[in-house]
Amino acid sequence: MSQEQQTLLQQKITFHGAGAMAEAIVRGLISRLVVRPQDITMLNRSNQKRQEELSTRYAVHTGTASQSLDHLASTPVIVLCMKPKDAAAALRELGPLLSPDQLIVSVIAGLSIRTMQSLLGRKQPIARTMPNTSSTIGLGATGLAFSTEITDEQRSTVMTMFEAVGIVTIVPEDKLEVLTGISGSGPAYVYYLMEAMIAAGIRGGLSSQQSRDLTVQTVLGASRMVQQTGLEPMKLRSDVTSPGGATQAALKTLDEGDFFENVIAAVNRCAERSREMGAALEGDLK
Ligand SMILES: NC(=O)C1=CN([C@@H]2O[C@H](COP(=O)(O)OP(=O)(O)OC[C@H]3O[C@@H](n4cnc5c(N)ncnc54)[C@H](OP(=O)(O)O)[C@@H]3O)[C@@H](O)[C@H]2O)C=CC1
Ligand SMILES: O=C(O)[C@@H]1CCC=N1
Repeated sequence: MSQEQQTLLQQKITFHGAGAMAEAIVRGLISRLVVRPQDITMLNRSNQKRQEELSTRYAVHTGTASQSLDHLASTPVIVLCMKPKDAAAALRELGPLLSPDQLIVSVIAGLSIRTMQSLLGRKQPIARTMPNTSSTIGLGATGLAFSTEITDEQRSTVMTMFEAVGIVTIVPEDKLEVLTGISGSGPAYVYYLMEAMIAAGIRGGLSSQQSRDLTVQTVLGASRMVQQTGLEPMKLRSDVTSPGGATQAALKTLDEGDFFENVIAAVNRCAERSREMGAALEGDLK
């Protein structure tokens, strides 16, 4: 979508947590002109250097969460962006401050809507999301589930926020863990593959720049081929693989390490780990 077609969300949005994921979303929202920098506040726990960095880089408001309780009590949208281990304390603190119409958007892996509402101590409208860091450049992939309390307007705010930074898909909440295994954590698997390809090129005698450029273009080209041709990855793979040729020999080596099943096992383990983190947070209720 072009920048001109983006909807400007004339709404104040507060990021509760100001790390990698919060920055990815903020950068995407600002560069795509969806939210004005002056309408964004980014709060963290204590890191002042980070606050200065973010306000210089994006011209957003920044602050320390514990010193911004009045702000948190009045902002219409709060995006929870802290690590799972920090979420229970933050939600407990937030609960008594909120009014019923404030929207909570969570990006926290594993943390269920039910646990969030229990920790808040109230049936707040909640959007549970699983974005990824490619939101930074507008190529994110976000999964969403909504609590029943959410209004049409709040739903549309969340959709506008995440559609501005990539594609969005709504799923039943219990599918967000497997979605984390594919698109939430997925960029890390692709980067790991790229690290290995670059290392192989360097070990084979290419310069590191050549190896990097070739790897980047190869991953970009392969992804675009799937997107633009509409063909299945299996068909495109077969087009590269001459019988008895070099690619087939390479793929055989990958299969000796059970590449296909290992990737599936990694996705499943990611989903399982997300559920474990969710269960630990549920355990915090006791
Ligand atoms: N990184 C990713 O690719 C993705 C991450 N996520 C989810 O995003 C969340 C954040 O991850 P990420 O951005 O990588 O984490 P980071 O460690 O980069 O950032 C965490 C932020 O939370 C802040 N924080 C901690 N406790 C509090 C608190 N009580 N009140 C306010 N702020 C607090 C930290 O502040 P300070 O530095 O001052 O301690 C820091 O700014 C996680 O829950 C993760 O599951 C979801 C999808 C993808
Ligand atoms: O590693 C994590 O737990 C988070 C979830 C998705 C990406 N990062």
